[in-house]
Amino acid sequence: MFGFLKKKFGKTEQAESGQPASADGVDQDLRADAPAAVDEAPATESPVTAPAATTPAAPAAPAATVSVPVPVAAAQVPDQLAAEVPVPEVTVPEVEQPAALALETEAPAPRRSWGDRLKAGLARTRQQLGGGLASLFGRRKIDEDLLEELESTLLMADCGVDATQHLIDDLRRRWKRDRLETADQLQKALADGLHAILTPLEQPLVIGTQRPFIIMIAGVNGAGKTTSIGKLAKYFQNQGKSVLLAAGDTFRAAAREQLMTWGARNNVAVVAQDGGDAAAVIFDAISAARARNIDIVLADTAGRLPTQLHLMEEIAKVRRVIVKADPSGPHEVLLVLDANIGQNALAQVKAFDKTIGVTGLVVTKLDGTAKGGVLAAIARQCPKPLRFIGVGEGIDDLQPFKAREFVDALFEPAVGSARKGKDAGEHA
Ligand SMILES: Nc1nc2c(ncn2[C@@H]2O[C@H](COP(=O)(O)OP(=O)(O)OP(=O)(O)O)[C@@H](O)[C@H]2O)c(=O)[nH]1
Repeated sequence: MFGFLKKKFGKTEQAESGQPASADGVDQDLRADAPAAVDEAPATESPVTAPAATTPAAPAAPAATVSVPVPVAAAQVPDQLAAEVPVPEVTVPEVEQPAALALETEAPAPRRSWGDRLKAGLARTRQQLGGGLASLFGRRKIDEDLLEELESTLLMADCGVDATQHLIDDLRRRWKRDRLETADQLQKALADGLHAILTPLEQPLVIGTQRPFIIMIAGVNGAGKTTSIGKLAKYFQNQGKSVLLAAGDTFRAAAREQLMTWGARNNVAVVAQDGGDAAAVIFDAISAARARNIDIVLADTAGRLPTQLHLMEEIAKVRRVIVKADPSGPHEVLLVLDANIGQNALAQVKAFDKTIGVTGLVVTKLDGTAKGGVLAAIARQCPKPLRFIGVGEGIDDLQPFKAREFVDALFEPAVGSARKGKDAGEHA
């Protein structure tokens, strides 16, 4: 009945593209086994730097650099991946806190709860969805025409054809079965239907007993991988875990710097390598984490499009090298998705899953997008545990996904307020 809209929103769009470059690394007093190099991109001879982060609250101390030569053993990687990696010189510079960062830590803004940040972040999707609902409900009794218009509203919020059809069918059933009459009743029924779709995605990431627990992070360019790693470092530290970051985005020099800034901000070590390859850096990081008894390694990778086959092959090799470094790893493969890409997320999940075996999702930038409905499309068409959602650039703006909390934030105040304090958990 909505052929036009279905055609329009059932199609996936084409995403943007990625770009290449380099990286650098850390580790101080530890012995790193030789990093594995991906065959077509042998490791370059370059120093490995280990930033010792200044404590956020500490006043800027004069920068000090300690150089410690570190012997590196032969690479323990598969033949086709192995390459002689030169013995790196490990330097331990103190990272000066960037001015903007220092300012932030000196005068922290008053903190809002996660629930409030989530509500604020989802404002545009809520507007898209709720605005449509309000105008429909404001002028009609419930009938088939209203359901049709509601269908358009859901498609506009990027729920996708499949989830929209499912929601509308469910709503029609409830309407007749429960003899719904008012707008509030219909909206609550819609919220319940959405909650039912999203609940299976609510599978929090549990850090297992493996040490280090290796989390590989992938996604297209600009999805929010590096930023999410920074936020996750803080999140895990708050749980009492020690964290080490691996600057596996060796294509973009700025990405390494960005990760080192996050490392400094969280006071965690970053393993990076100037001009090396991703597999080598991450292999090093795992060795370093093992030597230091670190709980979690967060491994960044360069952004890439599923259509860039050579880069997809490269990330598959990164994964294989992780397995060589630790046959039980990676213990989590997180795909980071920018909510703004809407339906294109489905194609990304499928392509990355095929290449590296995605075990969890992070959906970022739910603030500022009207396409938050994409979570429903993911749930229906390529369900993967949605570990975290991001609703801002702040360090605390990434939290575990909770379906009820999300739905309530979307439908506030009509539905959520009734449940407030009941089953909507507060994180922060
Ligand atoms: N508003 C908002 N911005 C975000 C969020 N997460 C990340 N960003 C911003 O998105 C931009 C890109 O983030 P990055 O972390 O650099 O993305 P990336 O995936 O590492 O990018 P590449 O290294 O190019 O692949 C940055 O400006 C981040 O601050 C979020 O949840 N909300």
